[in-house]
Amino acid sequence: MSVPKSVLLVVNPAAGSHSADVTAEALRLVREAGPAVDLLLTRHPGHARALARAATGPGGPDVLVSLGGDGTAHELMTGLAGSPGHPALLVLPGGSGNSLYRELWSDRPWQSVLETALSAPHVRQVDLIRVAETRGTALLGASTGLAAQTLNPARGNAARGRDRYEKALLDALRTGFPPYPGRVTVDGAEVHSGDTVCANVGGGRYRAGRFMACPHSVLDDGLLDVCVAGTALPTPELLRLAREGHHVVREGVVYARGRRVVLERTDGRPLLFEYDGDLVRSGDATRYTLDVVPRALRVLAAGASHRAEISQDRTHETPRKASTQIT
Ligand SMILES: Nc1ncnc2c1ncn2[C@@H]1O[C@H](COP(=O)(O)OP(=O)(O)OP(=O)(O)O)[C@@H](O)[C@H]1O
Repeated sequence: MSVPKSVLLVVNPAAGSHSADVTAEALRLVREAGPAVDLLLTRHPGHARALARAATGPGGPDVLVSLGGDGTAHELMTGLAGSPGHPALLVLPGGSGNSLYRELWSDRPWQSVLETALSAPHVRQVDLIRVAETRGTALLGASTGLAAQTLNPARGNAARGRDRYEKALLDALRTGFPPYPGRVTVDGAEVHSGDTVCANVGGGRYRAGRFMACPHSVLDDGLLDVCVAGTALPTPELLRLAREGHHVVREGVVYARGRRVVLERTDGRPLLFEYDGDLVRSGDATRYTLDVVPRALRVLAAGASHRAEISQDRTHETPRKASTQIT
């Protein structure tokens, strides 16, 4: 991609780490980098999607900058995806978990990311996840069980940033989180059946900013990774190990990869399910079908010279039973 001439900066003022100072700094840095820049603040949930959709039309910007959290990036993605040659999406960390930012840029300071992305832009065409039952699309990932259950409590607690999700997870452990009877199928083969603490599908490696739920996931390999935790591994231990992605080698944790993942609850009760941080409220659904949509979104990401730094963030653990469960 050539150096962008125009940028639309979309800021979510309701996102977890929003500040007027950061917005002003981002605006200044874009101007200093050279492109013409417009700034728009989202006014309500869903607004970012409409802004992104409008940006795909004639006269739209070369780059759409998301200054919000994963929810803002998700909304922008839904407005861009499906429009060939759409403006490239640059994700900056203005939210709480900021998992997508970490996935793409590790923990590099956002100011240097902005400068790099605008002066030497590198476009990566990343996969998306299509959820058949909701007809929705995810970028970061999807999950059932523990992580899905703690989303709403996380929004309500007083903690900020990544602590918000961690506090909700620890609260859930304290009050007793009930596993559910589940089944997970990958490309038609059952990889897990029985008591389930959570099933995570990526997408990205990180969830809640801090946990490497699917540590081997690659954003643009045309495949979905799935990691399922049963009850053999105590849940506090699961959370501790998941910070570095070390849970995947432990007894009771299954890791697999494929183009279609089906997540089910087998006792007839509704399956708690979220994607990109939004809980699905579809009544009594017990099953969700996730298909990869290969290379469907253009994002600005680290080029070759910065990739090494980011890949150091990747775990070196080999998942348990990798030979049979990773295709
Ligand atoms: N003006 C607004 N008022 C209220 N909510 C808004 C507004 N603009 C956007 N939103 C909503 O804010 C929600 C939270 O945004 P976002 O997910 O980006 O931040 P976060 O939850 O703090 O971060 P993360 O998802 O990284 O943990 C989104 O679901 C979005 O729809």
